[in-house]
Amino acid sequence: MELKPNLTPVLTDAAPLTRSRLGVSSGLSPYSSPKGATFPHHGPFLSIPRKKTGILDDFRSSGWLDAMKCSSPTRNKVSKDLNHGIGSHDAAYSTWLLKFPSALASFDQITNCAKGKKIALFLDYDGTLSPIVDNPDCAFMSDNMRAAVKKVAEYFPTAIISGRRRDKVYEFVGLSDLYYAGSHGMDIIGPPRQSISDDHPDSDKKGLGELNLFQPAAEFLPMIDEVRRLLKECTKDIEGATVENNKFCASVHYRNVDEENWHIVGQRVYDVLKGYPRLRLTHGRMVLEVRPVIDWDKGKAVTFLLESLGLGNRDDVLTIYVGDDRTDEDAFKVLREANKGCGILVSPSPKESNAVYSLRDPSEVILFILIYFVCFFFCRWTASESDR
Ligand SMILES: O=P(O)(O)OC[C@H]1O[C@H](O[C@H]2O[C@H](CO)[C@@H](O)[C@H](O)[C@H]2O)[C@H](O)[C@@H](O)[C@@H]1O
Repeated sequence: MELKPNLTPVLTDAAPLTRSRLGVSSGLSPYSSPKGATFPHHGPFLSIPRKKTGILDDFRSSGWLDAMKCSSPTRNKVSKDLNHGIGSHDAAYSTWLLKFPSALASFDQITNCAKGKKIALFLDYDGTLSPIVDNPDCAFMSDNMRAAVKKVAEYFPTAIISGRRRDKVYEFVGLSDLYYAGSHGMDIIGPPRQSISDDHPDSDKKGLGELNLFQPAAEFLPMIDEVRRLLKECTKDIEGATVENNKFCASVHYRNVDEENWHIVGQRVYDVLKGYPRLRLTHGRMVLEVRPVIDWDKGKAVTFLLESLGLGNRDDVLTIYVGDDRTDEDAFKVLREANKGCGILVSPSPKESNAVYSLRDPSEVILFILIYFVCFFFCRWTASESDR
C-alpha cells in the first residue's frame, strides 16, 4: 500500500475543500474542542491531573499507578482467582453475561436488528483478532481468523481499528481489501482504488471516492518521534520495559516488568510528559500510551469511516464493532449513543463496558464472524433474489 503524494493527499482538518470533496459533511473534526487543544475527557481515557501552574503531580498520587494495576489481570491476580476456584469465577461471569449477553447466544436479536440493513464491520486487532501475548511483536492472528476476515471483507465493508502503527497491523493482518485505522484511528487508509470497483458486491464501497489517507495528527509526528526517543532512553535500564513505535503514539509496555517496578516505569513516562503539554497519556492493557491531545479516538475514526463510505446518518445501516480494550470503549459509546449498531466486548472476565454484547476470546470472534456473516450474506442474497 504505497501512497503516492499526488494521488493520496494527507488530509488534515485544515483542508475543508478536500473534506467536502470526500463527502464528509458532519463537521467531524479532531480540533473540535471549543477552546482548542485541551485535555479532552473521553470515556475511559484518564487525563493527567494538572496543577494550575501546569506542573504535573507526582505519578503515584495522580492515581496512575492504580490504573496501571487495573489495566489487565496480573499473574498474581490470575493465580488468586484460580485459588478461589473456577466455580466462583464462572458464577461471576454468568452474572455478568446477563448484562452483556454472549453475541453467539443472541442470534435472534442480532439477526433481527440486521434485517433489511447494510452491515459494516469494525474489528480491533490485539486481543480481538489475535490473542494477548507477552511479546507485542509476536501477536499473530491465526490462518483461520485471517480466512474468516477475508471472506467477510469480500461482501461487507470491513475495517481494522488498532492502537498499533498502521503498517504494522497491516503486516499482521495481511489482507488488502480492508480499511485500516492505525494509531487509535489517527492514521486511516482505504484499500487501493482499483479494488473499489463497480462490480464489487457492496456498491457502498465506491463511496470512498478519492479518500485514501487521513492523518489528523500529522503535525505531531516530529514531537512524538522525539518523545519516543526520550522514553526509550529513560526506560532502558528497567528490565522488561519496551517502547513501541506506533507512529502517532508512543507506547510503553510494562507487561514484562516486575510489578514492583511499575511505578518507576510510570514515573519516568510521567516525567517526560511534563515537557510536552500538547501530549497526553492513556493506558491500555499493560501499556502506557503517549498521544497528541487532539480530539480524536477510535469512536471518531468509526464515524469518519462510516461517513466516508456513505453509510453515516442513515437508518438502514447496522455497524458492528468488536474490541477488547478500553480504547475500544470510545467506539462502543459512539454506536450506543447514536443507536447505530452494537459494540461487542471481547473479555474472558467481567468488565464494565459501553458494549451491548460480549465474546470470550478470539476463538469466539471467529465463530461469530463465520456464523453471522454467512447468515447476513444469505439474508441479503435471498432479498435480492426475491427482488428480481
Ligand atoms: O487497539 P489494539 O489493536 O487492541 O492495540 C492495542 C495495543 O495492542 C498491543 O499491545 C497489547 O497486546 C500485546 C500483544 O498481545 C501485549 O503484549 C500488550 O501487553 C498489550 O497492551 C500493541 O503492542 C500496542 O501497541 C497497542 O496499542
